[in-house]
Amino acid sequence: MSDKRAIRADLRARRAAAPRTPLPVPAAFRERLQPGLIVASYVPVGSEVDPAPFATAATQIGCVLALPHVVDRATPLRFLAWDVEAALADGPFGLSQPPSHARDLAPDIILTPLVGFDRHGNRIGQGAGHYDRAFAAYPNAWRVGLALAVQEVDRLVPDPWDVPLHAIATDTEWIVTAP
Ligand SMILES: Nc1nc2c(c(=O)[nH]1)N(C=O)[C@@H](CNc1ccc(C(=O)N[C@@H](CCC(=O)O)C(=O)O)cc1)CN2
Ligand SMILES: Nc1ncnc2c1ncn2[C@@H]1O[C@H](COP(=O)(O)OP(=O)(O)OP(=O)(O)O)[C@@H](O)[C@H]1O
Repeated sequence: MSDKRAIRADLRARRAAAPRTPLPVPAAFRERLQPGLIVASYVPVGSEVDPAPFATAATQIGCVLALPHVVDRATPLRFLAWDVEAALADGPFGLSQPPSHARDLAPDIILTPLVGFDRHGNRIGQGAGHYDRAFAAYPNAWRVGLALAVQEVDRLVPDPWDVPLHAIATDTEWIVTAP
């Protein structure tokens, strides 16, 4: 656990020091999109990769966008409808999120900001378990991590609750770890 914390600190520093490179949207991502699918995106904070090109590709096809909503570390996140006309509200951890009365949606695709990842689809996030629990709650969703290539590590040893990613998009590569 303290190991994971040290890796997390190192990876956050690596991400913050890296030049900002927009991520290309891979053809394999576009091919997965269908009208009506619910795609959970996120509003980036700090040096997180911007998922906007992926969210735009999704809305262009007619997908419905959702955003995560959290209240604290302990409470599971919800995915709420992102009404682009409505203002987002300030949340904990410096997050911008839909107001708590927005509609709950069950995502078909979950875009996840990564702190770190390996080629097996193991990932490190913020450490509160929000995405771990969301992946367990929506096991059929397609789990796509977004990161810069510099956030890759050789091997992350998964904890029992970790659910691996299906694919990872970086500034240089589209890494498929599961069908
Ligand atoms: N943009 C974004 N939205 C997200 C997440 C995320 O990682 N990024 N989440 C992912 O689970 C959920 C929110 N959960 C979070 C849990 C903990 C911290 C947190 O501890 N943040 C640190 C700052 C980390 C840093 O320096 O990068 C803090 O506030 O001290 C942030 C978000 C849902 N929404
Ligand atoms: N399905 C679950 N139900 C309840 N608690 C969980 C579940 N999955 C993970 N957790 C808890 O959440 C915490 C996750 O810590 P971990 O270091 O794995 O976070 P992480 O890899 O950064 O992932 P995340 O991005 O989801 O925060 C652990 O304390 C774990 O016990």
